[in-house]
Amino acid sequence: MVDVLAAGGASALAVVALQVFQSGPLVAALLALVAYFASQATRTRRAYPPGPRGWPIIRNLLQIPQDNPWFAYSAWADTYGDVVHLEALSDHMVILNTAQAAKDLLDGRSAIYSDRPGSVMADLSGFGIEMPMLSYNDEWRRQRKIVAQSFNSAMIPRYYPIQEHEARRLARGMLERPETLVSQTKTRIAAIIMRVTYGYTVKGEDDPMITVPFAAMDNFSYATEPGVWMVDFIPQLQYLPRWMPGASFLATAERFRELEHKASWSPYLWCKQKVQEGSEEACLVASALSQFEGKMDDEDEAALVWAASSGLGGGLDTNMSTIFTFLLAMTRYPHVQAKAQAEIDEVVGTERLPSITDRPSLPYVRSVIAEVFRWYPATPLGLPHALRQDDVYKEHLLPKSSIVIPNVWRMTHDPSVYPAPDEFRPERFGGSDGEMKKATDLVFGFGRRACPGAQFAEGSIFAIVATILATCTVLPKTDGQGAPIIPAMEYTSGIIVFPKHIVCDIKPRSQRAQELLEDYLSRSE
Ligand code: HEM
Repeated sequence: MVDVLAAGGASALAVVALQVFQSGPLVAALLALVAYFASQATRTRRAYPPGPRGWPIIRNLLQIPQDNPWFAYSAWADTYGDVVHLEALSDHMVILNTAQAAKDLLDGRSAIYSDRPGSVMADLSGFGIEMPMLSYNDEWRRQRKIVAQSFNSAMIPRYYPIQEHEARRLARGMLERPETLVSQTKTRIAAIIMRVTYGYTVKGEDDPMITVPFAAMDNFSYATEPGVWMVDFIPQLQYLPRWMPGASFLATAERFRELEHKASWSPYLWCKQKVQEGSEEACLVASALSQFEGKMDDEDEAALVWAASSGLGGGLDTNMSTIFTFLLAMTRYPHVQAKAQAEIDEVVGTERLPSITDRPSLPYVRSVIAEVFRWYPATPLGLPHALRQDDVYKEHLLPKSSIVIPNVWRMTHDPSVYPAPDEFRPERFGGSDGEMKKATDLVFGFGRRACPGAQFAEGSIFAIVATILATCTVLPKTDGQGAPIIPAMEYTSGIIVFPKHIVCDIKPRSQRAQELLEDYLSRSE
């Protein structure tokens, strides 16, 4: 009997209730009640997926690691399997440790797995309206459509000249001032995104059109940091009067909101002005404005502003992280660098610079990039999804509102899929684009929330990687005795991660490569 109830017995009882309805409403009502309670029993009886044993009431709260949690989650994968369940107080968390589980649920059942967990502090600070944070609702659809239109396959080649131009400026800048490569990379990647989004040409590292969004992004990281804001645990605190001791977070949130507003509206209004003057460059905002043909209400305009600003939010740190991981790999694996450079010399020659259209003829460079994505994904736990309703997977109950975390780190370091996963070995893909795509797809996320800027990002990464390989040699720094200092494989923690030690020398590959860069830049600047 217990088995019958657990395996759909509740609905069997409901059918019986219907059948006897004619024989008397009272009997039918009683049976319906039994069916209801049986369905509740089914829900509680069906087990959650396995996971570490917690404490009463707080459950796993103290076991959820703060730093680099993907390592602990991956260790739990060995013990508990591909889907791990955790509970903190009354919140449920589900970790997906295999590509198959992520595909089955986040891709296959995306209609119910596409929400995002809320954050009260992020909402108060004005970040809740940004696309990556939005629930799976009409506002999200509206913003997503705007971004998707500008970054679909047909549009991508239009951005190649911008991506190549900035990649070449970056390579020259790194050769001239290798000690500032971090800030230069940030500026040049931001320059690509600002030009494609707003048609705006960044003036330099101090240009407020990028420094203000950078400051707003720092605020975003702080506002969304788990465990920092009491209001995220007790939402009622948001209604405290501002003068009350302990309510200073409200003033902080207001400061964040004002800066976020400025960061998002200033470049938009700049572009709108250009469109009104008829002097705009083709870009995301200009093309969206032309589609509205002057019939845009306030909601449409706000959606366009937030959709546009999500490009910098989504694209800056993720691209930077990927480029820094590439530089780290090149300092640690000089033979890989030499092999990729040899391929470029053979295919592109030494009389011109590589372009993104060379990508199909450079399979080893493509493998290097796929291996960078796999070796240290910029977002080792992707972005969390949230589950809209109770679901059952492999006989286990995944409860409504669970935070669902794809453990991308584990997926790209599963030794049964990627032997010796910590080694940087582009040869592991055997030159197969299908194998490379399997790894790359994982780092750009899942289902309806998968990164809308993926193809565009791949273009920027290819332009930068191929240009650096063609024109520079990335070397470890040396100590007083001339011995190489190999940077440790240490990364920051957080949603988007960076190598802790971005320490390398950048030397020109040849006199000719440097001349090519100078020739190109003197013609285009
Ligand atoms: C190497 C570069 C990049 C990586 C690794 C990356 C990765 C990701 C990941 C993992 C997600 C979450 C997917 C999910 O929820 O399952 C995401 C979302 C997003 N990305 Fe990217 N991204 C990159 C570049 C970009 C660029 C260049 C843009 C825009 C120009 C962009 C815009 C976005 C936006 C707007 C979202 C939120 C989508 C949504 O919530 O519906 N990303 N990205």
